[in-house]
Amino acid sequence: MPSAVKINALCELCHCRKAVMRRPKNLQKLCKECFIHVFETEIHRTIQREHLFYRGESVAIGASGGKDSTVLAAVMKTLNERYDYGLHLILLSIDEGIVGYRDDSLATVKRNQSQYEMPLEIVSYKQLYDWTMDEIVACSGIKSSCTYCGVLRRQALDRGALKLEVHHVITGHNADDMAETVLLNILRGDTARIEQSVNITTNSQGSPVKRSKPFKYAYEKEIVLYAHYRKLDYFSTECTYAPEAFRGTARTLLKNLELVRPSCILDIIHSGEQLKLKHKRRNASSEMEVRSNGSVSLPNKDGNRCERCGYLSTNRICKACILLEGLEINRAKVQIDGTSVDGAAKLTKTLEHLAF
Ligand SMILES: Nc1ncnc2c1ncn2[C@@H]1O[C@H](COP(=O)(O)OP(=O)(O)OP(=O)(O)O)[C@@H](O)[C@H]1O
Repeated sequence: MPSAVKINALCELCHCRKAVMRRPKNLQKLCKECFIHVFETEIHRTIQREHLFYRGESVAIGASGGKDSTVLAAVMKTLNERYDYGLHLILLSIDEGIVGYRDDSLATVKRNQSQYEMPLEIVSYKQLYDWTMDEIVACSGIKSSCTYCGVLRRQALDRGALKLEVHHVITGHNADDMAETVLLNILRGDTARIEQSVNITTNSQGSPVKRSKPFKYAYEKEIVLYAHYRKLDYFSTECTYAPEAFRGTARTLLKNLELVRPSCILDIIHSGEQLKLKHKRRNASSEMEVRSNGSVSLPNKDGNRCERCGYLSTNRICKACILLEGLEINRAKVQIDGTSVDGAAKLTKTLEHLAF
């Protein structure tokens, strides 16, 4: 919650109202009204500078019911009206099938639907893949749950958007998420991913749906403060399946750095933006797929649809289908000999190191 400021200090922007907080980004003393206004204005400037939208565009907001995407929906509605962007905004939620977590957060999204007067589309893993995350974890263990969920959610957001005939999805990824990913990639030596991890707009290979992050420069603490001051209705419980362990370590490191030097979040993003690596020539081995039975499949030259599910993919079998294939094998083995096998977990590890 807001860090304490002297009770008699005046807001450094309006110079008339009492300051109630120190702004986490630059420690400016601000009143509530100026903070809300400056936060919204910075998002508007990012949107303008990066030419994120065009007039008349339909944009799906990836809505999880959590603080980031709830604030995103609130800010987008405000800016769309204030600056007359002319956007058609829709809430798009993915139901991963996590009982006691996603069902509760989807109830929040449904309330947001009427609070923000936006249409809502919900797409579930069960519908798309015939698996829920609870079933995946029961079959392959909790360790790889974030990898499965990340791959399946990316595709689910694309598929949900196409169902709505929308080609642009925005998500609530914020500056902390971006800096954390840069740190994580540096710590893992995964330099090839640094450049992409700081792009404000990205496209999955072969996908006609682009994804943007209007909160690229917004601090997580400020998002929480904004939600607090505007009394937004959001769901604040952590996912039942713990976040990937090493990402958690990078997060703690970032939070400790932020305590000493608040600007380090933006500085890390800036460093990521400046790190332009020489592009390696892609060779066949970097584009191959490893199937669950160990065989490899080379890139699809003749079309861009997955042979298995028919969804757009630059590889013959899309990454989601490769993961699901591993799960099916695991499920069969569990059913036959009743023992849990770590085949799916091994496959996940292999996939993590492949470029798709
Ligand atoms: N189930 C979902 N349905 C739709 N969009 C989602 C879903 N999960 C995540 N997203 C999108 O991806 C962004 C980042 O998700 P992440 O899981 O990192 O959650 P987070 O940082 O806790 O965000 P939030 O506070 O919005 O839940 C979210 O802000 C949201 O836009």
